[in-house]
Amino acid sequence: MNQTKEQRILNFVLQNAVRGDPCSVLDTIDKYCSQKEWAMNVGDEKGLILDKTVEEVNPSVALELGTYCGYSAVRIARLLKAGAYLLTVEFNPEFAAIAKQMIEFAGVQDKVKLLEGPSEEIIPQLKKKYEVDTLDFVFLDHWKDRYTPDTILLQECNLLRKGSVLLADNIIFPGAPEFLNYIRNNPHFQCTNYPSHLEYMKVGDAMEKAVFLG
Ligand SMILES: O=C(NC/C=C/[C@H]1O[C@@H](n2cnc3c(NCCO)ncnc32)[C@H](O)[C@@H]1O)c1cc(-c2ccc(F)cc2)cc(O)c1O
Ligand SMILES: [Mg+2]
Repeated sequence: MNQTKEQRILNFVLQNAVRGDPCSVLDTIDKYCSQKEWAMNVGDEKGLILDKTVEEVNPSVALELGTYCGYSAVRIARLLKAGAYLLTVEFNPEFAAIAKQMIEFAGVQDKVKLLEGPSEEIIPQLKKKYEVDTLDFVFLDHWKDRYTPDTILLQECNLLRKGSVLLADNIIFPGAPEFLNYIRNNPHFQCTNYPSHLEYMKVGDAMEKAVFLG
């Protein structure tokens, strides 16, 4: 049975990256996806915007929606302080299995909890089942038409506190127009746009940061 692209990416990492070295895992994925097969990782350029936001927020509890191969989970987890952790949600079992191996190879498994299932089911369980009080940081990178419903759900579940930071990928390409309209016209959020480029391409893209005002 021939391999999937995601399996090829993982194998390339297992064979070429340094076990326990998150930066080498990220560089190896970026090398593969820019030279051999494009894939929808946040990538190195937008990854720097993600890094700066995570460093600025310095979250104790972070949430990611849409793990895919685990690139941004590794990217975020490598920056977390002692005792801090990332919850990452992925509903495709094949991608979850790839991401689990990627996260373990990078050596950040103690900082990452990979939750398998759809975000709309997982989010309402975060407080009781996963003992979350509130989220300091949320990275949105799953289906673009789910950014708004899940942002509303996070608020309904009282998972955001004054100062919680949301960062959304792909504001321009593929685009999340409905989310942009929602979040920029919502008085409870203070928004900032970060122009960049689509991962591994010269096409324009952007990230949007939204700080919850309470
Ligand atoms: O579509 C993009 N991302 C989607 C990510 C999906 C991942 O997240 C998982 N997922 C989705 N919804 C949910 C969910 N909940 C919602 C459903 O219940 N709950 C849990 N997991 C979920 C999927 O299983 C995948 O693992 C994208 C495209 C381009 C792109 C650019 C240019 C092109 F030409 C083509 C593509 C660039 C990007 O950076 C992109 O992020
Ligand atoms: Mg993306």
